Amino acid sequence: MNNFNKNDIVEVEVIDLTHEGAGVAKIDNYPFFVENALPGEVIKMRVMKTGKNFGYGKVEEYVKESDDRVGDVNSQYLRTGIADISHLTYPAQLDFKKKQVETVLSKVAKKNDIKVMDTLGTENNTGYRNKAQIPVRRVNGQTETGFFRKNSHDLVPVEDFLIQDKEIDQVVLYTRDLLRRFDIKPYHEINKTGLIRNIMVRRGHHSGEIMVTLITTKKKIFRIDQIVDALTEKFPNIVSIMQNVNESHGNALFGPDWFVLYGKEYIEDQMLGNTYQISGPSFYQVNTEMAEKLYQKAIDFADLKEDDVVIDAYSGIGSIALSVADKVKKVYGVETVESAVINAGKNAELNDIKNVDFTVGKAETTMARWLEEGIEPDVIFVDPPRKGLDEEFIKSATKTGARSIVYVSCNPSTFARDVLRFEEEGYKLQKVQPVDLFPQTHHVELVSLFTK
Ligand SMILES: C[S@@+](CC[C@H](N)C(=O)[O-])C[C@H]1O[C@@H](n2cnc3c(N)ncnc32)[C@H](O)[C@@H]1O
Repeated sequence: MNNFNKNDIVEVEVIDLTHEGAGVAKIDNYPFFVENALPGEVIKMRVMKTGKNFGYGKVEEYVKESDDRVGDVNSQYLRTGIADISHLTYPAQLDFKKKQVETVLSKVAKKNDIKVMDTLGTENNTGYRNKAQIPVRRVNGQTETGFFRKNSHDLVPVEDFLIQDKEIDQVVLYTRDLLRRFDIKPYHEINKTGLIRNIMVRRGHHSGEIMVTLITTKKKIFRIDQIVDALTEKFPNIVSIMQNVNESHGNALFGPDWFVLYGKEYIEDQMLGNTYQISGPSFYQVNTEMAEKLYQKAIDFADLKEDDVVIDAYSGIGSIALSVADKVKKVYGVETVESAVINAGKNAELNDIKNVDFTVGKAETTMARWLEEGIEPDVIFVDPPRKGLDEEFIKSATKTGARSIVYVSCNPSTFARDVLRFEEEGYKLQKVQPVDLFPQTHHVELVSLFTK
């Protein structure tokens, strides 16, 4: 029941964190969500907004602070979601992620008997991102790069992104300065005017190679040659400058057309000893050090044998398939994004790997086709996007009778839903290992093992 008025000040204890890292305080069972408030803290809270079932509050004063609080947190990181749990100490972040997985497995999959291992963490919990996708907008008459305030498209100018590779921050800022100098107009979402929408920068963690992509509303960029010269002179490790034209006015980052403005259409990087070509639209895990640990765990869970036939579903540029190829007889990969499949084929060649076969297609239809063709996998790796696995995929994959299914997930909720579906088809979840690919943020990654 809501008996509160806007701007009321109440003293409350914070009892929990939402999966997105907001504090939860309850008064007479009515919950308030409060930014920058941690469990165990007592706060004087200003009531900001109330609805039928819940409200929002703001901390006015900390009466008692949590031992898990980091002092001097930059509120921009919380407000924009760039680093929405950076006010938690790192060990507490790892516990928070383990608890997320346990909670969702218990609530959604009704599984209380699964041992969720401690989250695998890293000492490099800032400056780890190898990719930035930065919106460009006009703020107070000036071209700015930054991040949108949560649940809005209001750009907050940001210069230090905390979790991005420092050289990526420098490239973004220098590109912003060039856009200012050459008066390239930023996109205006309401008026639908302006040219430059976003800057994407990727930097190979091991190779240092950089790709800059300018995402624009039209093809023609005034004085682009001068921009390219200035960028490549300042950052000699830029090996690729791309342009993506996105004429739509929706939220999709990319349009269909990519153009090379300078150098190659890909960067190269290394993971677990293999070299990869990665082009603009292809998926590449943003935290290379932890992705290598994740793939290594996936390999350990699979307990591969020399004669195994393996499927890597949702294979991207082939990172899992190529990491296991030398341990098994044959690997089949499937992926929807054509450029990623082209990268995967090239990556097999680059690393002299011959026992892999990559297909462009949907995992669900391709898995059904492989089943009909009589391909009999011993182990299936799945690494789907946030929406998890398609039901048809689970039906076909389980019908193959594979010995093990290793599921890599970036969304515990859809993972928990899929646990139930696998169990219906006779596969039991054996173990779950959260791996911290996204330190300082609420995002959780995990790897798990199912056996028949
Ligand atoms: C989380 S990424 C994993 C990629 C790769 N395993 C890696 O670690 O780099 C998920 C991939 O699934 C692809 N994808 C999305 N929907 C798909 C579908 N229905 N069938 C096959 N691939 C899909 C995406 O393009 C993306 O490359």
